[in-house]
Amino acid sequence: MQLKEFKKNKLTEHDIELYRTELNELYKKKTLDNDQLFIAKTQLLNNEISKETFKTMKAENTRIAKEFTTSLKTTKFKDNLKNAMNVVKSTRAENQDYIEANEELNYAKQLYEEFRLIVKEKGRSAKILKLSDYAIEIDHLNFRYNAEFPLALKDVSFKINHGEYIAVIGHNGSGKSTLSKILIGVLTPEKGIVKLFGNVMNSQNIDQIRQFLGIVFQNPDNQFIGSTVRADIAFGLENKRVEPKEMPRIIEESAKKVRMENFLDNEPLNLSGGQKQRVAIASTLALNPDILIFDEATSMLDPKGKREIKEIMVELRNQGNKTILSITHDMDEILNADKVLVMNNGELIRYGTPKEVIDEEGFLESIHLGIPFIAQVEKELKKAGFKINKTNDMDNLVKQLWKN
Ligand SMILES: Nc1ncnc2c1ncn2[C@@H]1O[C@H](COP(=O)(O)OP(=O)(O)OP(=O)(O)O)[C@@H](O)[C@H]1O
Repeated sequence: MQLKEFKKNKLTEHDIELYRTELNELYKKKTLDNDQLFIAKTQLLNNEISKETFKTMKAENTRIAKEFTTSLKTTKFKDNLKNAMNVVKSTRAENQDYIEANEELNYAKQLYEEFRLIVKEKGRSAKILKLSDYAIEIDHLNFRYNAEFPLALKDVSFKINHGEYIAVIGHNGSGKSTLSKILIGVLTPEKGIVKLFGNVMNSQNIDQIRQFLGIVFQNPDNQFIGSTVRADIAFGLENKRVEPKEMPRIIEESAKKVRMENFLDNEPLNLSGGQKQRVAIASTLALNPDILIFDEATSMLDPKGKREIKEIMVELRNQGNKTILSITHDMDEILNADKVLVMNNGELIRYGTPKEVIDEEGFLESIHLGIPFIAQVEKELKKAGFKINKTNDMDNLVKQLWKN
């Protein structure tokens, strides 16, 4: 085969992505159908369904299983690799196509390796590929709850690099929760695009794309399912059909990240608010999402609980492999963030560093938000005649006061 012809017909990452989705879908269909057949078996024994119905269901189950096996056995990636090998063989070393042919061969090898991995996992942990370093991209987003209602989000656009910690602030009703609901695919925009790691969110890929996301809600009491902390963290893993033998390690590791490893056998309901919220974070971390959304996760906690959760968020941010989006009313929290996204009346009105947002004279007050406590202290000290250089760090402020 010639290089030109190969290039025209070769498989790409796109084919791998489609295959991954296809196998994942077939796997889900097969598992669901197995569950239904299992129930039907009991119904048959209790004479609740006829033999005929059961037979039809069994035939359908066999068909689905076959479809899955056929997909597993596809030879297209191997054939693609063979073709690439033939191209290299038919290209002479002195020919300038030789380098290109070898590049194609390497690419085809990579695709084949990826294919083997997908087959090994049987699509179970099929994960959509990361096509961009931006964890989140929102482009000209409009949303309204009802045709007669005004826009709850108006032409919102922003980009978040993977690994950044973003605080989302804004007065009540400014559109923060609406934005987070769109991000997790609960609401569909009227106009505009949402991309996670370069993948445009749509109704076909929503299940897969959600694997990038983990969310921690406001009320820790509404987030428990298990009777112990361990069972609670395990629940999400079971749902995701993680290998049972992998679970104890994952549970230990995620509990450690939130300093709850000594509470694994405790009953969640007897924990403090902050501890409960830490368990909720551990359950989310266990699923290893790339993006963590904290939806007013500290608002129902006492000061100690708030502090605990904010510390964990900073630690997660410093570990560097998670994007954190925190919707918050806690103006002190914004000092921990890399950037602050300010919403007002459904519009994104500022997107900058905490310093930029806080230092803009009168800005936060103009949208009925307070300035962080430390910034307020600085302001009052200046008014009282102290010479203070702007800092957002309490230790630094105290040092400066000693010098005054
Ligand atoms: N289910 C709904 N149906 C109709 N309108 C809604 C609904 N939820 C929110 N809204 C409206 O959409 C706008 C944005 O609300 P949203 O809840 O996103 O604000 P928010 O910034 O999260 O507020 P808060 O800080 O109070 O949680 C508001 O005008 C609100 O009244």
